[in-house]
Amino acid sequence: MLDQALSHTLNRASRSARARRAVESFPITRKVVDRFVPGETTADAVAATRRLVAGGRSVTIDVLGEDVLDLAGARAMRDAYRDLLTALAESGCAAGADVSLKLSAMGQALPGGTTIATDHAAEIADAAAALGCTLTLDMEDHTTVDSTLAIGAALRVSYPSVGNVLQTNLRRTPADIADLDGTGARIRLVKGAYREPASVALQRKAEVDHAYERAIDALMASDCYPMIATHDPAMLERAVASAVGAGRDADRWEAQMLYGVRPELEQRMIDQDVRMRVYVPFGTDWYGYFMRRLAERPANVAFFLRALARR
Ligand SMILES: Cc1cc2nc3c(=O)[nH]c(=O)nc-3n(C[C@H](O)[C@H](O)[C@H](O)COP(=O)(O)OP(=O)(O)OC[C@H]3O[C@@H](n4cnc5c(N)ncnc54)[C@H](O)[C@@H]3O)c2cc1C
Repeated sequence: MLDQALSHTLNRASRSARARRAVESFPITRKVVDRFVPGETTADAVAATRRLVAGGRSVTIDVLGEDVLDLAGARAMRDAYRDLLTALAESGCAAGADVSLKLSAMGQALPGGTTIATDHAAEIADAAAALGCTLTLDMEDHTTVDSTLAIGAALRVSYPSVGNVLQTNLRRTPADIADLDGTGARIRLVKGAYREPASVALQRKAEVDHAYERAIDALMASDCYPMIATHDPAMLERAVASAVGAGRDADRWEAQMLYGVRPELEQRMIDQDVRMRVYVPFGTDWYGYFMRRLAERPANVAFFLRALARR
């Protein structure tokens, strides 16, 4: 109950400019952020990629930043992704890498935003495909789902490896999986990081978990490429069993985890021959991402406060 209230407060704070200024101004914050964000520069992201690849993981890299307010901001984000892809290629790390992007950072919410975001994402998909990389469109709050799925489908006409994300807290997700079956799309399955109203989303954790299990089975039985993105060992066990049940070889699905959350569980999955991809966020605009990670697990707040108290 207390955890739920704290999580709600942190989710609200993730959208508050005042809370942002306060959190960013704690000198210690940076040290705690380092657990979840390996750095602010492209070079930091490439260095983290090298370390992860050497440890048997692949990566999906996210340039932090969401909700750009003007066209110049959206173009700057597109350019940051192109620079990232160039840096990955120059360091010999491009093959097999994925980039994750939020369409809100590409201009989706601006007037005429669907076209602007689609064009920017297409330019990135084009640069990625030329280097042997793939692109996944992160999913944001429920008001953006129709547009994000439609943009994913439009991009797949020219770039079939563009992936979408589905959130099992949303009531619509079983129908979305049924719609995507037959497209062969790469689909990342998550529980959902955004606080959503009961009209569109399951509210109880047990319901979201149950929906996640059913969605794993549905994706494994489909012709999509399932990317099971969770730190929940029970869900990962279900995925392993479901893949076997569906006759899927180990190279026809993967597990994904966020950088720094459960490296020991990543290793356990690798030891079981599961393909493991780590989501690596980097950049100066880490506030919203960091606060959502705290909200997911209020124990992380204790970790943050302990670090503050040790100063
Ligand atoms: C690769 C990846 C990409 C994602 N992309 C999206 C996206 O596009 N859109 C979206 O809405 N959500 C996204 N998410 C976030 C997701 O929706 C969940 O909010 C998040 O993964 C927590 O849920 P869980 O499945 O890990 O399970 P939970 O039931 O929340 O957690 C299971 C266990 O994992 C550990 N754990 C979970 N979170 C944390 C944490 N922050 N810190 C420390 N330990 C933790 C705890 O031990 C917890 O008991 C993504 C997650 C991953 C792994």
